[in-house]
Amino acid sequence: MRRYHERTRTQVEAVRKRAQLRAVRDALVAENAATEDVDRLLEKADAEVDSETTALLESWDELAEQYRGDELVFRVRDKEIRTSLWRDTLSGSRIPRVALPRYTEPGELLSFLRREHLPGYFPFTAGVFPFKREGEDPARMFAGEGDAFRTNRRFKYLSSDSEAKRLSTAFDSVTLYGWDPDTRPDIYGKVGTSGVSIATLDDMKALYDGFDLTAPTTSVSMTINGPAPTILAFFLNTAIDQRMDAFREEHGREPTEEEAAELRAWTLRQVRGTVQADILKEDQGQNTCIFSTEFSLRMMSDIQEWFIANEVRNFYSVSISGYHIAEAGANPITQLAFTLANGFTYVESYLARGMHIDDFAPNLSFFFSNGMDAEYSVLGRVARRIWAVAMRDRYGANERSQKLKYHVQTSGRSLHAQEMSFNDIRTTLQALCALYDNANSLHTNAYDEAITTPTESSVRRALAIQMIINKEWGLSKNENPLQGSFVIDELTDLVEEAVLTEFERITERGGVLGAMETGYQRGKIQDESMLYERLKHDGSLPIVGVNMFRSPHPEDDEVEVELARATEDEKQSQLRRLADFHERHRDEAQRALARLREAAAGGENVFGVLMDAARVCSLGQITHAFFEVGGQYRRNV
Ligand SMILES: CC(C)C(=O)SCCNC(=O)CCNC(=O)[C@H](O)C(C)(C)COP(=O)(O)OP(=O)(O)OC[C@H]1O[C@@H](n2cnc3c(N)ncnc32)[C@H](O)[C@@H]1OP(=O)(O)O
Repeated sequence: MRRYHERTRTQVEAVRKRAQLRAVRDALVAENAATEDVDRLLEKADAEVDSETTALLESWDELAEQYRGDELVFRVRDKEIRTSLWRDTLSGSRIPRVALPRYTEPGELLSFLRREHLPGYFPFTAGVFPFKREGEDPARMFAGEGDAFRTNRRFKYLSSDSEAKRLSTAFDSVTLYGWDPDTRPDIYGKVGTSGVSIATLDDMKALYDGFDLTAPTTSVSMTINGPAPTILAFFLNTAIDQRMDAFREEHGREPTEEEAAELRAWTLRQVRGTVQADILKEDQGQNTCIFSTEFSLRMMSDIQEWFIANEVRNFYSVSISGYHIAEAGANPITQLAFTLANGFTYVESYLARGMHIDDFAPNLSFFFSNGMDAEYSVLGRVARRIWAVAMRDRYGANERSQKLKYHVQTSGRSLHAQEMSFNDIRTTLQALCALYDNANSLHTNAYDEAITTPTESSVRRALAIQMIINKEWGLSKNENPLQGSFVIDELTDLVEEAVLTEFERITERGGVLGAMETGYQRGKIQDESMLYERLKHDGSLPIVGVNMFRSPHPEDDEVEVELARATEDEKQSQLRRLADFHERHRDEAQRALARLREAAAGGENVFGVLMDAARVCSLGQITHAFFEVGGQYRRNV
């Protein structure tokens, strides 16, 4: 990264000197004066400008001309997209969707092109696509509560007004730890609470019932980490079974073996979504680690290898997440540095497994928290620039691999139980940051999340925040509003340098895994959390309605909040459905579990075998089989 910037500095100097010499030469010619000395210097200056710089500057004039026209045609994958370049206001002004820099001096221009460029151009600082997607907003609201049937209804409610079905699934803690629902007192109360209970393929089918999982407009995210491989296997089997059912309905018969194989392969090529599966951040910032870290990393590689073999190219095998690191207390710089370092660790781990960078990098995605601090305004910009330069210059990766795509959730930690209605204001500002920065996906928190799982009405308000910014807010007609701002430039460089310095600290500790063994990441997150809490409590970090501008009538603040919990009926029904599933698959399950243990112990790709086991075994059965061969997680203390 630093070499890249150093190269920018020397090239900017070179083109600037060349331009100055050219001006001197023109002036001498105008005066009929001798130009030999200047010609000699100009020749030297020319030689200092490299071919990449020349190409960049030469292509700019043509590109800028295209952006001054009415429409632009560009390609994403094999799709040609024609888009209008202007948006009109009620007052009749024409707002450019992408505003161009006004630099006339070539050094300034080159500096902009190498550090920023327009959205959609290396190093993708301002976005990985030239324009925002039309017909599909980034909104992806996280939901899950009770059983699969209730959550299915919530998904339908949330996506009813949008053709694009962008679902994001919250699982209950029993599922997050890979267990089955049970009457055990430490499990029973948690079934279907703060997330949906999913124990079997049957549950998964009920969860996404009515959503066509192979439609290009459906995209499903699943927030699960320790048991991610099993949940992913449930999901992919659900998508495959949907196609098989559709075939039966259409043809009135079973598909032949060949037809079934073709349907399965087609489904895997289409299915769109993300599984979180980020075990490194779980160890560092959250807690749902269930297997040994080595076994989890191996399973992640197995999934990615299986994705490549089956051409699963529209589904992200991991969502490399800073959100939980931030929620645990990290400041935005630490969030970004740890997350990117984790990302590079997955890259190294997949390369070590023999996968090619361009075969797996497009399956990686990222997830950040946007809070109130100034640095959040540039988090995506810095992440995209570091990733693009490292991918191109260190790993020799292609353009698609250079593009870092990320989801944002507004910060839960920044919401407060006092004066809850103020929380929407915080969320609005954080969402504005994300949308100004061309985040690829966005969840906006509901104002009551400091107390409970959002209700239908609070989640509707949260979604309205995004819609108001996208549809009503005037400056959203422009898609690169952060570019060209002095303070944003300053912050981008400052945060990037701080992230690089943090990389050095991690490297000194033996890299991400070495640092984890010493508890470095957890320690740093805790220290930063303490600082925040201390400043909040002593009032030096102002929080409106909490430590200043407190309500003169706190009793008015005591609103009745409906606490969302799974009902007794839902819990009992989950237990019955699970017992029925176990009963129906009793013999097959034992054979599948034996085969799974054999694959895991024998070093085979476990995910292929897991795809079969997930049809007849429950989550808890699979988790326990893996405990026997993969080792259970134990925290270093
Ligand atoms: C405990 C709590 C806190 C949690 O942890 S909640 C966690 C919730 N997590 C999530 O919801 C994760 C969400 N993640 C995602 O949505 C993805 O990983 C993501 C990459 C960030 C965004 O994905 P999506 O919005 O579904 O779309 P993409 O996959 O980017 O786009 C699909 C294709 O559409 C096309 N596309 C997308 N955007 C554009 C634009 N702007 N222009 C043209 N074409 C586009 C393009 O062809 C894309 O594929 P590629 O060519 O491979 O880039």
